[in-house]
Amino acid sequence: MTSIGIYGSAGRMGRAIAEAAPGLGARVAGGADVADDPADLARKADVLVDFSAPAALEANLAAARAARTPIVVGTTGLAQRHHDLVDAAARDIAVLQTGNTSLGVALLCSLVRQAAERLGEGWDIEVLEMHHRNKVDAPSGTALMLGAAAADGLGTTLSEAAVYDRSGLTGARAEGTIGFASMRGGSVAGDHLVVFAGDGERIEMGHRAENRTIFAHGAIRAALWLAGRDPGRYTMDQVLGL
Ligand SMILES: NC(=O)C1=CN([C@@H]2O[C@H](COP(=O)(O)OP(=O)(O)OC[C@H]3O[C@@H](n4cnc5c(N)ncnc54)[C@H](OP(=O)(O)O)[C@@H]3O)[C@@H](O)[C@H]2O)C=CC1
Ligand SMILES: O=C(O)C1=N[C@H](C(=O)O)C[C@H](O)C1
Repeated sequence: MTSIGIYGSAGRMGRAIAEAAPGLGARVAGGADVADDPADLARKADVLVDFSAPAALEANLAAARAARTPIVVGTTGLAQRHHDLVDAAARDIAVLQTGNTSLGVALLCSLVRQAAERLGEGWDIEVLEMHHRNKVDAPSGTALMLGAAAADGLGTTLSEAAVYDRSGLTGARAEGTIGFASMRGGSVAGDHLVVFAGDGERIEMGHRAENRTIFAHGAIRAALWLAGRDPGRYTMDQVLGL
């Protein structure tokens, strides 16, 4: 049975993954004694999942790399330097980084890319997201993935097109930009909506996570798929066969 080591095991996602693992044919590596030592956990596990915080990622990736243990990175709020660290680790081990492990969001990204490509000019794209009151990063990793998919469909990049803040005298909306809005409150597991606003009509494509189980199942599925793979950077689309 594949053993999964969880970075962030005491958190909301870590607990959800530990609860779901036995039902999906996996066991959780280590325990409270190894949870604080990334190197120890990396040596004990067949595959790792990281649902912790950006501040922990460098040490966790280094531990995974040293132990040659594949890792699923689900932590969000990543900066470019974290993506560079993921790329570097993928030279030595199998790494899958995603802001959302659900099947529904993987499919939504593909639909958003297609819609942006086919609609083209004249349709303004806005990404809205709402999460629980304890979420610490914004926009969500999923919103950024959806924005990147839309930018890709438009033939540009998110760093070129994104508008993250609007307040005061913003001026009119610039054509070709992709706007983001974040709401926080209550216990919302994760709602995302991509709006394509044209003249006289709007297309709205969205996803609502009703609980964390879908993320936990996706993370475990990704981990089981990743265990034993060659070094490289993999995607949820590959895991899900999309
Ligand atoms: N990709 C996906 O599908 C999903 C991704 N996420 C992302 O996963 C991450 C975790 O989410 P969630 O479980 O809700 O968060 P929690 O705050 O509930 O859990 C985070 C865990 O990471 C630990 N942690 C935080 N900072 C550090 C650090 N510097 N070093 C070591 N450990 C640390 C915490 O330990 P302690 O309590 O001791 O600080 C805690 O166990 C977030 O980035 C979130 O956005 C969430 C859901 C789905
Ligand atoms: O922090 C969360 O809870 C979630 N984080 C991920 C994100 O930032 O998109 C995935 C999901 O939406 C829940």
